[in-house]
Amino acid sequence: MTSQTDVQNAAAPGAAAPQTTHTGHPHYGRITTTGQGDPALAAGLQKVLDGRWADARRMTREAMTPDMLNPIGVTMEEHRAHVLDQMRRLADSGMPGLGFRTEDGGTGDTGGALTSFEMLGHLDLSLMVKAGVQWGLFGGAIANLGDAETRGKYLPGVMSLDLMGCFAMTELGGGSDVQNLETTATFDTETGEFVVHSPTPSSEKWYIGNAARDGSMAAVFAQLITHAENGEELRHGVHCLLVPIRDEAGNDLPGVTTTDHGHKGGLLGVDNGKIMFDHVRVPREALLDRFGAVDADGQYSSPIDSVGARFFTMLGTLIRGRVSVGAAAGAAARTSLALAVRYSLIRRQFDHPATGKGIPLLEYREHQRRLMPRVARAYAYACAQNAIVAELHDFEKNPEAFDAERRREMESHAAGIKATVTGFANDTIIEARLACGGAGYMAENLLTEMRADCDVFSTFEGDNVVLTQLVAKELLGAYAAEFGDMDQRETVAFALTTAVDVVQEKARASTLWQKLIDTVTDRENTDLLDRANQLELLVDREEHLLETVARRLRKAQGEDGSAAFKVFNSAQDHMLQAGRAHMDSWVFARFAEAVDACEDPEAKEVLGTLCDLYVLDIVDRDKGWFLEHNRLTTERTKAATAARNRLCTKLAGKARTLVDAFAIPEFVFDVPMLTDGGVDAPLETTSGADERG
Ligand SMILES: Cc1cc2nc3c(=O)[nH]c(=O)nc-3n(C[C@H](O)[C@H](O)[C@H](O)COP(=O)(O)OP(=O)(O)OC[C@H]3O[C@@H](n4cnc5c(N)ncnc54)[C@H](O)[C@@H]3O)c2cc1C
Repeated sequence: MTSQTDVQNAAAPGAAAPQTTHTGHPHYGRITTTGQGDPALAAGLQKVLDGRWADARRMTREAMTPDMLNPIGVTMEEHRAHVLDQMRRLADSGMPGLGFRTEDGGTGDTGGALTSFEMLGHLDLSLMVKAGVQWGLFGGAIANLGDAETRGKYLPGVMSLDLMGCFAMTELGGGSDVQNLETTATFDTETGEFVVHSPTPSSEKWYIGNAARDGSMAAVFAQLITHAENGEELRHGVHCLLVPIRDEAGNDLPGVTTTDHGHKGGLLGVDNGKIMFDHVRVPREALLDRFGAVDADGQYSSPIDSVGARFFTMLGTLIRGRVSVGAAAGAAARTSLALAVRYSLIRRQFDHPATGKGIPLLEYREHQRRLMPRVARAYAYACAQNAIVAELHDFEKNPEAFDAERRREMESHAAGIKATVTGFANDTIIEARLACGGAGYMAENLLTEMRADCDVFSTFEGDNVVLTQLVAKELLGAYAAEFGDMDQRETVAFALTTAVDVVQEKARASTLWQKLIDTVTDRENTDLLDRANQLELLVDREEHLLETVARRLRKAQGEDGSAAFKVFNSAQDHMLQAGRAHMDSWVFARFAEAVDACEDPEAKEVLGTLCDLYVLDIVDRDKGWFLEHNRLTTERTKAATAARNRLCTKLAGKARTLVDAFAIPEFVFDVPMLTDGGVDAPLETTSGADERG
């Protein structure tokens, strides 16, 4: 059995006897240093992270108060009441109006609204989600799918919270496959009403935010049905209708049955529930008819002929929720990293053999490897998130400037960044909690609640696997379109050139990767720190994956449904890999653009190092691919690991500054594990000196 002393000796051979003179908080042991940041450098870095909506961030930051933090240890009902109170505060502050068009009573600042929602992710994810359901999803459905009259009638109440509502899309029988949901909305020509109905137990709406308690109306997604003159049933696909569900006293309306989901794995401040409809009648005007209308005679019309195209166009207008979820998860991940980094600078374990003083956690190589690559990715994702927010903002301001291709790309990147960042956030929050040891497990230090709340971000607003597949499908669609336009002669010529190009590109990429790693390892030779080269390397991996998966899928062409599915299904892992590789390079490109635009030389240099670490981290995580595809030799992958380690140590010297630049309100760090200790020399001078010297 290994004793505590063995472990100490193993960690620090020849160590002096453990010092017992450190005093600290009885719960957290010997806390002796805080690690101070460099405010000027942090300000330079913050400017890059704050991005185009820096003003919205500043205003939200100033309005954020400690009582908006996730209340720890309260009952579910207390948390729900607390979140509703905070929502009222937000409504009074005018924040929701940012996201609605001026003609609907808002200020039309999509970017500002998304940025403000993102900031809530630093405080309480329940508040962010409830705000997102009310203003982003329920309000967003009315704003994007409703006509002027409907918008005028309902949106003021949505903004002020006089009308609280649900976004009722998911059913027990199907969450990801929304196109085949079962709820029906059948037009009754006799009365001029729609009959909304849940025909089977599996058609019950499940998991719906605001459904358990506060919602009095729901934007219900249902199969729209009309009848031809001869009585034939005509199905027009999924549409959205506004259906009142509760009276003023909070009771279910006739034909509506709501059920409270009660305790969930997290997000206890949000009242999720189920809704069942039993032939509930709503007037014809309840249909949000931007993409499909029914006239008084029961005639259906739509500007889009194909049911599938109509459905995806409609969903495309609702991507704001998806962008918000990714953004808030990114904010939560940054908070968790800031907590873990601060703790790692004050928490000491085992004594240094030379000084006899306790060693701060972040001095340990492994701790640096756990936290610093995630800090680098947090920077990259924040920049990429800013880019997608800007794209959506510009689109909503001027949709005509977006052709079909650019629009499809925006939708695909919104899906991809949601999957990427929520996956990252879940992984990072867990690592941050582990990096804080037992203290991380105490709810008072915020990480456990954050972990529980963030969990479902990988599932809702589109499951991450399904969304990544969507990214890959979009890439393959673009690839097929390029191929599809060619005649046979051109196809053969293209294939031959491609084959030559592939060989040349592969050789070039391999050389570039080798050089890149040499460069990062040997800092004398800096020419390969060129971002364009780094991007080329990431794109090479993406293109290789895409070309090879396309080749596999070509076999499915001309096959019937089940044979085609078999081919497609056997290549699914390959497709997902292509989707992830694309997001890696897309994120890198957005990060590199943000770094290029940075005017502060010192900040720019640090951001450059973060960029390098982002790239080397990809190599380290996907080593197998680089080896299997002859992009790197084993010697070089080992060198890449060594280079990554070196960058981790270099950046650990600035860790506090790097997380200070996240500009999270200071009250968030007023937690016992960070406040109940003494103060000693900051670590910043230790690891940092190593690199500067
Ligand atoms: C707390 C919470 C709040 C929610 N709020 C709302 C709300 O307000 N309104 C609303 O409409 N919905 C809401 N949802 C529903 C949410 O959007 C769905 O849960 C989500 O879309 C996933 O659907 P599902 O649960 O049916 O999972 P499924 O689609 O059944 O997925 C289950 C698993 O199968 C995998 N899978 C699915 N399809 C594929 C495939 N083609 N290939 C490979 N793997 C696949 C997924 O990766 C996942 O791991 C909420 C859910 C939760 C948990």
